[in-house]
Amino acid sequence: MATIRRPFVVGLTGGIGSGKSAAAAFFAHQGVTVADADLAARAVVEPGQPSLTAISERYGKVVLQGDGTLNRRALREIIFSDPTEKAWLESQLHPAIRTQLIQELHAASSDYCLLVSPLLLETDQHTLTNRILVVDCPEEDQIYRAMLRDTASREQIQTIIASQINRQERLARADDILHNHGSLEELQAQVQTLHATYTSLAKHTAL
Ligand SMILES: CC(C)(COP(=O)(O)OP(=O)(O)OC[C@H]1O[C@@H](n2cnc3c(N)ncnc32)[C@H](O)[C@@H]1O)[C@@H](O)C(=O)NCCC(=O)NCCS
Ligand SMILES: Nc1ncnc2c1ncn2[C@@H]1O[C@H](COP(=O)(O)OP(=O)(O)OP(=O)(O)O)[C@@H](O)[C@H]1O
Repeated sequence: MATIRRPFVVGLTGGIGSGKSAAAAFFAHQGVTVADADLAARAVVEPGQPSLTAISERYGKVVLQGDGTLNRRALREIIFSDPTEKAWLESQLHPAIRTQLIQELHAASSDYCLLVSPLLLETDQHTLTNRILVVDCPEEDQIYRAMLRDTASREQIQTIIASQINRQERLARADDILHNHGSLEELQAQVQTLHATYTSLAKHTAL
């Protein structure tokens, strides 16, 4: 009988703009399989997916672009200004995101794999992991980086930060921490050290 391989999973989380994607890219460079919740969240709202139909039925054409794809900026404005709508969207998307992540983790080929998610601790996604890695930086860095990347206002980024688990609580749940207050080179060096640790842990952990 075929056995289902259970991978050793490191959950990587952090607030908006903290450096999850940057850190994940360094792990990927070491050959680590990465399952990314933000990418899964995009896949489940591709044209033709039931979630996109549900979203457009609820909000109308304003959330669609001319080519039928999701207008992400418009949906962001709606959900981060109304907690009821945010809860509705999450109830639509999170089960499908979880299913997609599980599929990706089971297809992993590396010694261990990474589950990257901004909402790892806020949702049940952390139950898919063996260890929690938090990427951390001061809130001012998060705001600056996210404003530059998303061309969003300071107020909108602050609202998103306030909707996520707070920094102290997140850090208290970490097994390991990446300190991302310095340069990308400093982040990469920390990733290399942890990569050696996780490779060894994965080999010596019975799952
Ligand atoms: C609202 C949407 C369309 C905005 O899209 P946009 O391209 O502007 O942002 P993107 O998806 O790249 O997310 C950027 C960051 O916003 C934050 N964020 C996104 N969704 C949420 C949420 N539900 N709660 C708190 N923070 C969130 C995260 O830090 C995330 O990394 C999109 O974020 C979305 O569909 N969110 C709901 C799905 C979800 O919860 N995704 C998070 C991964 S589980
Ligand atoms: N140490 C750093 N020095 C300079 N720029 C950085 C550093 N870390 C991250 N950045 C940049 O800041 C921006 C946000 O980083 P990144 O996208 O990795 O954050 P994230 O945690 O994945 O954010 P989100 O939750 O919004 O997806 C990116 O443009 C990234 O290149």
